[in-house]
Amino acid sequence: MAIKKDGGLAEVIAGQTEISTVGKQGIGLTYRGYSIQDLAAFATFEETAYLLIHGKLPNEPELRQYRSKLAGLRSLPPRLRTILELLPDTTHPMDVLRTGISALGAIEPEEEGRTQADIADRLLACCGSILLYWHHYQASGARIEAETSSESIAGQFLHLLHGRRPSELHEKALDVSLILYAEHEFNASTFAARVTASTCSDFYSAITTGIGTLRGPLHGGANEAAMELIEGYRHPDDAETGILQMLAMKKRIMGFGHRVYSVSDPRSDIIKEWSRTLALDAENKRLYVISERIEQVMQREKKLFANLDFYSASAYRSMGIPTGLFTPIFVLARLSGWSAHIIEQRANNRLIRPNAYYSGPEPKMWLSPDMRT
Ligand SMILES: CC(=O)SCCNC(=O)CCNC(=O)[C@H](O)C(C)(C)COP(=O)(O)OP(=O)(O)OC[C@H]1O[C@@H](n2cnc3c(N)ncnc32)[C@H](O)[C@@H]1OP(=O)(O)O
Ligand SMILES: O=C([O-])CC(=O)C(=O)O
Repeated sequence: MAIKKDGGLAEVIAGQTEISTVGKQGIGLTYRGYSIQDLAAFATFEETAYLLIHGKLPNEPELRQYRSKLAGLRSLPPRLRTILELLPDTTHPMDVLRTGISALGAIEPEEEGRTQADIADRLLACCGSILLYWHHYQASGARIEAETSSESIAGQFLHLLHGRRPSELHEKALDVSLILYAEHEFNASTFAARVTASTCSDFYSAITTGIGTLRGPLHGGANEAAMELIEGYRHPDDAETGILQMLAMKKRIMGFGHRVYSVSDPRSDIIKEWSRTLALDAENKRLYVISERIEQVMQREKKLFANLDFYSASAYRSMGIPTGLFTPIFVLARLSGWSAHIIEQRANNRLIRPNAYYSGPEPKMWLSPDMRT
């Protein structure tokens, strides 16, 4: 049996999940039955993470308790701070997270008495601390404290980054972005995390697998690549010319297209609206206008639509977030989805090990070195 050259497991059903549905009819996204539109409009990221990890929306006391549990898990152990300080200042923030979370797995291993949800919550609560501790240390030598008065994970992230409480608008925008990035069925990083979990490896190993897989520009790294592209243009007309040239050279435009969605990414309209709102308030309004022009050109020339990564870029920049932290924010959000999938995989585990179609040589006769050409 031959497989299509472009394989990539496209359209292959590789397992079963109750966590989310991506584009069941070519459109749409739900987390445990709730539409992404409702979640983005009415939920907080903490409610969404609880929904994904615990399987149901929290009631009022559960939510209050959950938020306070997360707020109590932000600080970093001294050994982890030392490890972060030793990383070169040239380290990519995704490598900081991969290393930091791996180190946390050695310092606070998965062991008796800690549930899987406890580890997921700890990671959600301290992921921003790991990243921003390193960020400030490498920038100025400052050893920041992870405690702030901001209650939400989104607020805490912006507070640690900028050293002050964020505006309500920015906190809400980042919160919505975390909801949009939280979960997406069998995307590459989640599938990779499930493969690791299926070998009965530990929770942290499955998460670091996810981080490594998310980093590439065909997946999570696209939000950073999209920003670099957009920022390279001074005017929408330059952007149009530049994109047409790239397409003529058969280059990929990061932030467009999707493996599963064929018409549109339902998350893109939501983040686009936030990006537009944030731009009204931002110093640099040019990025949103240029993004819109690129979107129009891609639709007209290639019938390709913006995915979640594209307008996330301009939205993040309007909140003063440096490009290198874009994909790590995706990690922060996706920790909730990865955790839900690791828990689901473990609950009904069988080693994930597909077959390959062999396309190598027929059996050959062994030759000693002096007989080889
Ligand atoms: C949150 C997320 O992770 S969303 C995904 C983020 N990634 C990106 O934005 C990277 C840019 N996009 C892409 O590379 C692709 O659309 C992917 C990787 C997301 C999906 O890829 P696949 O389903 O494997 O599609 P595939 O790579 O086969 O592309 C099909 C055709 O569309 C073209 N195409 C797909 N995406 C793009 C793009 N962004 N720019 C230009 N052309 C594209 C391909 O060149 C190919 O054309 P061809 O048939 O003439 O060779
Ligand atoms: O589903 C995918 O292939 C990629 C994606 O959009 C995500 O992980 O959010």
